[in-house]
Amino acid sequence: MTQPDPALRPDRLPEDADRALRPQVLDDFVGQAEARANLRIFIESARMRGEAMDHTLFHGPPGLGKTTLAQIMARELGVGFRMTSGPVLAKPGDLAAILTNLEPRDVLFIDEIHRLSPVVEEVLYPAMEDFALDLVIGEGPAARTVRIDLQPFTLVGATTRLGLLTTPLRDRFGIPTRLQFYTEDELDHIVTRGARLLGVEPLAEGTREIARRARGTPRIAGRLLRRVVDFVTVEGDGRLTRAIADRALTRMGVDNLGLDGADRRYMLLLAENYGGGPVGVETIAAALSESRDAIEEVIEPYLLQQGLIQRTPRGRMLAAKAWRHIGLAPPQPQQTAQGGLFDL
Ligand SMILES: Nc1ncnc2c1ncn2[C@@H]1O[C@H](COP(=O)(O)OP(=O)(O)OP(=O)(O)O)[C@@H](O)[C@H]1O
Ligand SMILES: [Mg+2]
Repeated sequence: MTQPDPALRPDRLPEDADRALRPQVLDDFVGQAEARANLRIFIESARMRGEAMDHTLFHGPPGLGKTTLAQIMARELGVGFRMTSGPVLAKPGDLAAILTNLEPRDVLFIDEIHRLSPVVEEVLYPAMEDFALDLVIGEGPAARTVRIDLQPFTLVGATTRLGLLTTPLRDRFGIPTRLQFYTEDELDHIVTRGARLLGVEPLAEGTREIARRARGTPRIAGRLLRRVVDFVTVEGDGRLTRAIADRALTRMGVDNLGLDGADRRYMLLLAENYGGGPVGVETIAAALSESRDAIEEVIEPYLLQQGLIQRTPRGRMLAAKAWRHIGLAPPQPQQTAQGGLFDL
């Protein structure tokens, strides 16, 4: 079985290839209109009051701009930006060291915050609530707790899995913000800007073709754009035309709905092996040799949003649109009454 091209998945590559395209200020950040409008107010208010902005949680599928927004927040607040991630913070001391080194009103960004270990998470509670650290000194009966004051700071958490956050942690974020998939128009805007940054002339039909097939995700739009720019450079005349975009995307295995090999394997599995479902996610993960996380975080959100699959209590089911897309006929409803269509 061929593995999908990793460049087409919205999950991160080791070195973030999107850097040149990453917007630096809120005005350059396209889409997420509601979140953006709210953030603008909260940032402005924190600036005017000279206070640390309230703790903010970004959640939503990979590649929609959580890290980008966190960086933009720090820049717009005019404060420092410190970045770490849940799995990196192994011991309470790791987090304590970062917290005690923050400057007043700094933004501390914790990526994959759902993967914090419980003992590290304990350190965060008083830090978020009272800007304080409770250190335990000594052991046994002689142990006592010493409280250390911290500078006021803004914690920005990011997660692709809101459901895995503990309630006490989730409740400590004053500004929970869900990021949505982008519309075609928004992605078109992003692709057009990116094309100019990469030195090709964006034609409306060309950028639209990329936008349509970017799975609602700016990170994917950026990656597709780079590959299309390669084709424009080698085979074209410096203009991003629809024909070149289509040729490049088709060559990369991205179909006209923007689905790639992994998406199609998922849908074919449900159709051919399970008559369209319902199938449990563990079964799907095992059959596709993918982790359950990858299925739930990367593949399914977009298929759900497109109405290609449904989640039911008994598992995943293929929707009529998916059957049409893969070119197979859905199973006929069971005819149980006598005289059914296929009774022989
Ligand atoms: N609104 C936007 N406008 C333009 N480009 C964007 C926008 N949002 C994201 N991008 C681009 O998409 C890339 C991925 O965004 P980002 O790294 O912020 O996603 P993320 O939500 O943090 O993903 P992950 O969950 O994998 O950490 C960025 O490098 C940037 O180039
Ligand atoms: Mg990120």
